[in-house]
Amino acid sequence: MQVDILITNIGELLPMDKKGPVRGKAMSELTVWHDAAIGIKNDQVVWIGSGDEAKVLEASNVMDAKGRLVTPGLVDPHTHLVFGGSREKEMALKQQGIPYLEILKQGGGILSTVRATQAASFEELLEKALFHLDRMAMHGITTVEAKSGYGLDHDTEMKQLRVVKEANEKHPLDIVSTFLGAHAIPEDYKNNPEAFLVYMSELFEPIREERLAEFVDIFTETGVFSVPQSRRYLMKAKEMGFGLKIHADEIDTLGGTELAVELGAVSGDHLAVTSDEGIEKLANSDTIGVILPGTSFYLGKDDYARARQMIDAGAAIAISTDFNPGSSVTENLQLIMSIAALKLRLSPEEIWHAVTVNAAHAIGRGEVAGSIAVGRKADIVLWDAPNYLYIPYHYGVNHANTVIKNGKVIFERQAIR
Ligand SMILES: N=CN[C@@H](CCC(=O)O)C(=O)O
Ligand SMILES: [Zn+2]
Repeated sequence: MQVDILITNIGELLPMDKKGPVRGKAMSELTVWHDAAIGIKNDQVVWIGSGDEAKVLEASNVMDAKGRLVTPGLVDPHTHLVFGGSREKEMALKQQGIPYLEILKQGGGILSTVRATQAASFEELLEKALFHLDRMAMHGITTVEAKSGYGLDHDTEMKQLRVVKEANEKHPLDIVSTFLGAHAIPEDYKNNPEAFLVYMSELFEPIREERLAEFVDIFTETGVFSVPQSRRYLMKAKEMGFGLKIHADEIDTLGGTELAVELGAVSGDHLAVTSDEGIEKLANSDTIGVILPGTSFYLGKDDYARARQMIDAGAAIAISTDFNPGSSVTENLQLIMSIAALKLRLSPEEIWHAVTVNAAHAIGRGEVAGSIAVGRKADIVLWDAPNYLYIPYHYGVNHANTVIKNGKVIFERQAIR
């Protein structure tokens, strides 16, 4: 058999090819193949076998994994990719102990990024998004979700979503788009969040027509949108055929997790302060808990999502960077894997499920991303790591050596000596 790329000498291969989402105890059962090889032709994986068996293959490009780890490309299921400006000045406010929601209430936080995003041109936003996508790719991410939500008016929300669409066409990474027009209440609607939600829901139709988003999301939080408001808004979105997501129970325990389950959302995200009842409901539902421990870390909070209890109760969990300019400023999902190990007490086996197969399911890509299998698109990372335990263990640096997206090498670590 003739292949374009043959990856040989793989010390550990994680195929992550169980039918997902993988929940509860099964998240700690990881399949690991030793001495494996992978054949890629065009954009697909066409062959997987042992190093010995691979001798029958003819390849134009042979990649020696040098006995190290090879996994599916990582999937980041929750990011705020497109935004104007940056908020480094807020760090000092946080150090003074001013809470995240207080900064927002005073017109800062999300609202300051809204002003910068409204002021930025389409090209500026696109250039910036492509830059961050490059960084994600360098860190081993091959599929990513991206939300709007820094427009809060019709034109800017549509501008953000069109930037996502264009970035998806221009960049090798696959981007899954979510409409988060209900991300904060702008000044003009300060005393009338209901009217703002009606205004935002007027975009459902044009978004659907232009195929600009698959999911609709809302920030269900104190001072933002209540549970009944979120329910009404999301039900409208569901009737129009959108999948649902909720920023739920991030700072105050409002019951967003329970709402996500009630509405059959594909995911409930954050869940830092979800109640016992919410955990129970999540565990008995098809909704995936997307946990963002980097956000708890970056906001300096003691509340980390009780992901341990969620998995023990039988839930399916994914983890994500929550990349955004305010509450989690990193494109490095490997770092988040370390935080998940240290602060959520997830095992490495659970973490690998959470950044591959489960993350793919959390954005409706369970059948195409997050696994290595014959017939699938070849989204593969060769790591500078001897085994899968090593990535969460050695924290804060980039371990990706070679990143392959749709059968093409899109990143290779450059040798400096
Ligand atoms: N919590 C709401 N939205 C984002 C943060 C956005 C921002 O601070 O700019 C989040 O998921 O953490
Ligand atoms: Zn978010």
